[in-house]
Amino acid sequence: MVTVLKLGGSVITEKDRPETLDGEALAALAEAIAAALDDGAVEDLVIVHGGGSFGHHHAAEHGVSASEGIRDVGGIMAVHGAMKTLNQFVLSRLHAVDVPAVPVHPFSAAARDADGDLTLMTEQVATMVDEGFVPVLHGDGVVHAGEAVTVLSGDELVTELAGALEADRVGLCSTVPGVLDGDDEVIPHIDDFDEVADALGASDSTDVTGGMAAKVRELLALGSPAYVFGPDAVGTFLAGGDAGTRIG
Ligand SMILES: Nc1ncnc2c1ncn2[C@@H]1O[C@H](COP(=O)(O)OP(=O)(O)OP(=O)(O)O)[C@@H](O)[C@H]1O
Ligand SMILES: C=C(C)CCOP(=O)(O)O
Repeated sequence: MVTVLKLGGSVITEKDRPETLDGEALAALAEAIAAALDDGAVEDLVIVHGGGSFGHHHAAEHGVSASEGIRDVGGIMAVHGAMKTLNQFVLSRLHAVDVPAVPVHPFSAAARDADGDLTLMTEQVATMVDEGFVPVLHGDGVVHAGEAVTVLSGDELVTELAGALEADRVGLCSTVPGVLDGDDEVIPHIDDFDEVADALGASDSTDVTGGMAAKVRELLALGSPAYVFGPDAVGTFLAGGDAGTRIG
C-alpha cells in the first residue's frame, strides 16, 4: 500500500517572501505524518514537496520554467541550491518527530527528452520504501534535451512516482481546502477537466509551474484517484478518508 503525498510549497513556505519557511505549518504536517505512520494508517509513504518561495523566486528571476530552459550554471545552481535548502528543512522537521525520512534530489535522477517527456529513476525510491525509509523528493531543475535545464514540478514527480510505484493513494496538500468552484466552494469530485476548466486558475503567488489547472490535468491523467486538500485534512487523507476534492 504505497501512499504518495505532496506538501505544497505554498503551505510549507511563506510563498511571497523569498526563501522564508512556514515552520509552524511544516511542523504540524510532520506531526500528522508521524501519527499516521505510528498508528499504522499508512505503511509505505513517499513525500514530495514543492518550491514555494525557495524554488519559484529563483526560477522566475533566472527566466526558467517547465518549458523554457536556461544554460547558465549560476542560475541552475540558484534554483537547485534553494530547493536543497528547503529539502533539508523538511527532513529536519520530519526527523524531529522520528519519521525515517531520506532525501532524493531529482536533478541527479531525471531527464527530459526533446519533447519534454520525463524519465525519472525510481528504483532507488522503491528500495528506500522497501527498507522502511520515507523518501522525500522535491521540485527541482532537470536536464532537458535541447533546452539545457528546465523546471521539474513536484506535481509532475507525484504523477511519475504514483505510476512507477503503483501507488494506492495520492494526495496534494495545498493552501486551499480543495479545488474551488466559481463561488469558492470545494468541488467534491472532478472526473472531467472541461467541466471545471473555467474555475481553474493559476497560482495567486509567484509560481512558474502553473497553479491549480496544471495540477488537475496531471492528476486526471493518473488513472487512480487523487485528492487535493488543505493542511487541516492531511490526517484524514493519510487515514484513508475522503479529503477535499477527489480527482479521477
Ligand atoms: N479553482 C481553484 N481552486 C483552488 N485553488 C485555485 C483555483 N484556481 C487557482 N488556484 C490557485 O492555486 C493555488 C494552488 O497552487 P500552487 O501551485 O500555488 O500550490 P502548491 O502546490 O501548494 O505550491 P507549489 O507549486 O509551490 O508546490 C491556490 O493557492 C490558488 O491560488
Ligand atoms: C521552482 C521549482 C524549482 C520547483 C517547482 O515545484 P512545484 O512548486 O511543485 O511546482
